Amino acid sequence: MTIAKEKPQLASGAEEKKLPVELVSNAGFHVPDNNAFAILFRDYEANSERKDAVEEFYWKQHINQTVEFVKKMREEYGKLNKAEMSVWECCELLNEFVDESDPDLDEPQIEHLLQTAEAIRKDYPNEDWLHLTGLIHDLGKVLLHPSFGQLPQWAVVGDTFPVGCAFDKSNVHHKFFQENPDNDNPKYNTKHGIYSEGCGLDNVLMSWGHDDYMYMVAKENKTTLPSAALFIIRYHSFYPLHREEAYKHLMNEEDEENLKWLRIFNKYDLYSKSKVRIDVEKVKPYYLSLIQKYFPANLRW
Ligand SMILES: O[C@H]1[C@H](O)[C@@H](O)[C@H](O)[C@@H](O)[C@@H]1O
Ligand SMILES: [Fe+2]
Ligand SMILES: [Fe+2]
Repeated sequence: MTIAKEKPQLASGAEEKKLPVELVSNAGFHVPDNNAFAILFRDYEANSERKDAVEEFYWKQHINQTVEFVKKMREEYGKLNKAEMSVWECCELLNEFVDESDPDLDEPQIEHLLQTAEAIRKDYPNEDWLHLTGLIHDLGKVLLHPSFGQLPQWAVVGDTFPVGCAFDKSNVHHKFFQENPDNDNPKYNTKHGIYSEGCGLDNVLMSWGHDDYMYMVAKENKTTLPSAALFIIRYHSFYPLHREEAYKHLMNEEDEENLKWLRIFNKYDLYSKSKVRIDVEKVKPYYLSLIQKYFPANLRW
């Protein structure tokens, strides 16, 4: 990895390809009843060993993610002047991080990337773009790394939600939003807030974290991945939308199409989490070939 010293030029938007949505059978995928801690997946109330840390995480996230904060982060990280490295180098960096927001997994993040990608590959052998999406969807968690400003966990992981409009009840630990300054701001605390009906998610400011950052990185480095892949990367933590059906009034038609793929993806992202480790060296050549197909050798981060 080389840390960039000069401010690089911003590349213009990558070309986003459309994909037909045909829902290939995925009957083979076994959705486990319980996670590795013997409780239901995404059970934020269950008394598991991760409960208190996860709750504290959401308290910090909900009080600090404001319109002002998100704008500041987008501007700073949109410069992509933190590092230059390949996609695989970034996967390896994630070896050292555990996600504090996750009630279902306490393994290093590289395990989760490979578990997700391999589970998708099994059921969708021909959709290589989706395998690669699985591998890279959480790479934005590199924001936790010292070279990237070592952002606190609340600014990197956890479910995401729009800022600039009322916080929906379906957000995990919704109660903590009471202490968010935007919650008392009449410009921001109505159903539509600063947005209009059907404005499209592209026009919505999402809480800042690994989703939006990785979307920027992929797009600005001109990936040839299809638009569904970019949508998955950008909104995979937006559980209030893709699981709870909240905030749908902000979507446009294109979002509706892409959401179908996100829902497929989510099953693998969530339920592949386990203590069974993937043999990195064995699968590495396959993923390197996909990275070469869809990305330049070196990316600006
Ligand atoms: O705790 C999880 C985290 O592990 C994921 O990477 C993120 O996408 C989720 O939405 C979040 O809640
Ligand atoms: Fe994620
Ligand atoms: Fe994930």
